[in-house]
Amino acid sequence: MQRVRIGSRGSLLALWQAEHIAELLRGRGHEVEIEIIKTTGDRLQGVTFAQVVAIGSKGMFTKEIEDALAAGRVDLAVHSLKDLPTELPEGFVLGATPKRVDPRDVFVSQRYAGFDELPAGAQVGTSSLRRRAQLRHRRPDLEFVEFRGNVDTRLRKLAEGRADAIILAAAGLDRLEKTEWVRERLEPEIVCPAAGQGALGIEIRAHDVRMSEVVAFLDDAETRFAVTAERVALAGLGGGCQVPVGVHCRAVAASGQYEILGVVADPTGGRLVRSESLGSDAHELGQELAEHLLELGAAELIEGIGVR
Ligand SMILES: NCc1[nH]cc(CCC(=O)O)c1CC(=O)O
Repeated sequence: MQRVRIGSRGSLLALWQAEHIAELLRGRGHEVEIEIIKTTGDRLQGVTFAQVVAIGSKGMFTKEIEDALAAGRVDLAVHSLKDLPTELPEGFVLGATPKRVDPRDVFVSQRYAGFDELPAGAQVGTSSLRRRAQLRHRRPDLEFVEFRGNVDTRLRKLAEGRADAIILAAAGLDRLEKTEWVRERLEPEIVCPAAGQGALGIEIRAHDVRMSEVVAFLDDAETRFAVTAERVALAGLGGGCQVPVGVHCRAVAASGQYEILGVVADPTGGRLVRSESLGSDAHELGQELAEHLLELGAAELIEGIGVR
């Protein structure tokens, strides 16, 4: 039995995730407490994308939590993996990647039954360049409006009629049981998800043998493979969470192999490049995908938006 202090952001989703991991640890006999830590990203919930770019977004949901880890105020941090930079700062490692839930994005609307049902000119709320770029490419006749804030805020804005539909990660809505207006789950071929979407990352201090043993049972090998390949690909493209890059890796049933899909798109709805690879080594697969996308001109698309 160990005493484990978990550091978490204070959003409903972050607390749900921290509580979920806490329960699994308690099930193993550990004594667990959750400490809420406010991050730069939480303070910036109301600001625009341009302001976030100006401030610099890398690690904005993680820095303060890592400070608490380093200082020994908490023993582990539970993150949405897609919010965690592809390279952790010196001194921290991913102690476990628990089994991923639905990695897809979903179409949420009170009025329309699916994305393709939206009439020309309909307003889609999303501030994700990745979602906007891919959907605009499919439907250049729609309007995309900035929609920031955590899951609850965005659902409230939708209810207030500030958009006809919004796109969110399935994982967040499923976890919080807010699926009432989920009309359609968009396959990765329609909107390629963010690297790590739907997965959690359990971050610990690099040399903390005690915690590494405590969290080992949480690791899921298939998830570890897929998210490693996705994060290697994203790093190879020079991206963080604010670039129009989708990467999704999944096991090919009963083959021991994994397939990876990557999409880089211009948020103004212009060019889109897409590539797929098959392999059995996560690092090689991620690197190969990034190289293919770069050969297809991904770098110009990423640079074109002024974020790295
Ligand atoms: N960027 C915010 C964020 N970080 C993790 C999730 C959802 C959970 C997940 O994808 O694992 C969300 C909300 C969203 O994108 O809809």
